[in-house]
Amino acid sequence: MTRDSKPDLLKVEGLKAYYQMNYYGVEREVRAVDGISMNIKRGEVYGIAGESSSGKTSFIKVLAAAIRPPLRVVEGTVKYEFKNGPIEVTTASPAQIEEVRWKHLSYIMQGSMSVLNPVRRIGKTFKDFAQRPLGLTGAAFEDRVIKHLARLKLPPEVLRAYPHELSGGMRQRVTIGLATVCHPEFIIADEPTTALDVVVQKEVLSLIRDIQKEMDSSVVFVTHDMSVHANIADRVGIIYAGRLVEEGPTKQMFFTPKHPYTAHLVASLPRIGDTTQRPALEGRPPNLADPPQGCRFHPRCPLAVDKCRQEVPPLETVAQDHRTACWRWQDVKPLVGSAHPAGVMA
Ligand SMILES: Nc1ncnc2c1ncn2[C@@H]1O[C@H](COP(=O)(O)OP(=O)(O)OP(=O)(O)O)[C@@H](O)[C@H]1O
Repeated sequence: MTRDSKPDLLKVEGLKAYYQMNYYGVEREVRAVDGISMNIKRGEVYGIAGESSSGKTSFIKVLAAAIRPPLRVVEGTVKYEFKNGPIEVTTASPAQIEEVRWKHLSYIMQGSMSVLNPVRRIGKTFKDFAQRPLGLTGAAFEDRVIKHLARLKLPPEVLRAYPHELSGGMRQRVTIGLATVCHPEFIIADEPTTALDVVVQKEVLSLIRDIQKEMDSSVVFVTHDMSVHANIADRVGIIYAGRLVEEGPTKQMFFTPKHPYTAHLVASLPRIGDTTQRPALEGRPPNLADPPQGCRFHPRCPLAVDKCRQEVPPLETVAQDHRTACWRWQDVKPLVGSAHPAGVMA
């Protein structure tokens, strides 16, 4: 099946989610997600990249229906077409969310320790998460979990362990096990490989990929590490200052980026045998409580003209499945050394 012939599993339209706070009577609003629209197909792996504080985690928290104050959805919709029916997560009731949690929609949060209760054995946590959605009890449930753990190269003994008794890599595999044991249709992962050494990182990535393929699930994952995107994403989306500024098939994003910010991210990747100085991107991302007018990247952009300072560029299609929000996308060239980054096949 080509990408085109696959159905959309997720549709996000005009999503705005802000942190709304009140400090001693002073209102403050951080526009972490500020007008994002995108779709994800069944069976697709979509990677989200961007600098720290650009809104990646806030965005996927909304996708994962894990919205807690002060974060609030102020506009837009997030709709899934699950096998058991559609659900719009920004307006769904807690009971409706509970119904799809783990069985249809699972979320691997940042940092495995924060998901695993330190005073609960792993086996108990599996029961809490998965027993109800799987509808199994006793030996049948345990058998299912043990078989799943074996696929993740984890012995049955981990079920009796406390989180602190496991290595970081094992804990991360346990977290992936929890998120996949119910064979969800949609898996959301926030920095699934951060804080792991390179060998374990590769293992965890191929595990996620194998499980995704076997179940034909869709995966959305966040990482600032572009080489991870190069390795596992079908498509990559770049978030800058709360907005999706470019998205496209992974290879095109690396070889023919159409947004100057993407060109910089790609150029910062290490390349085998290349010792030339990387072109550094000057400045910092804007304060999301007071973002600049027009294109939010303009204060740092080498191509910026007056129009960029005044008007917000729309996300427009520039090639099949490739969209960019840049008034000057036709002038964007891959930066020196950005061809053939490590891990991307020509
Ligand atoms: N609980 C919170 N209360 C108020 N503001 C917050 C909160 N969490 C995040 N923010 C702000 O929202 C903006 C987006 O943050 P977010 O964590 O979504 O970015 P990110 O791209 O995931 O960053 P990182 O890569 O560092 O995790 C930032 O300006 C951040 O300071």
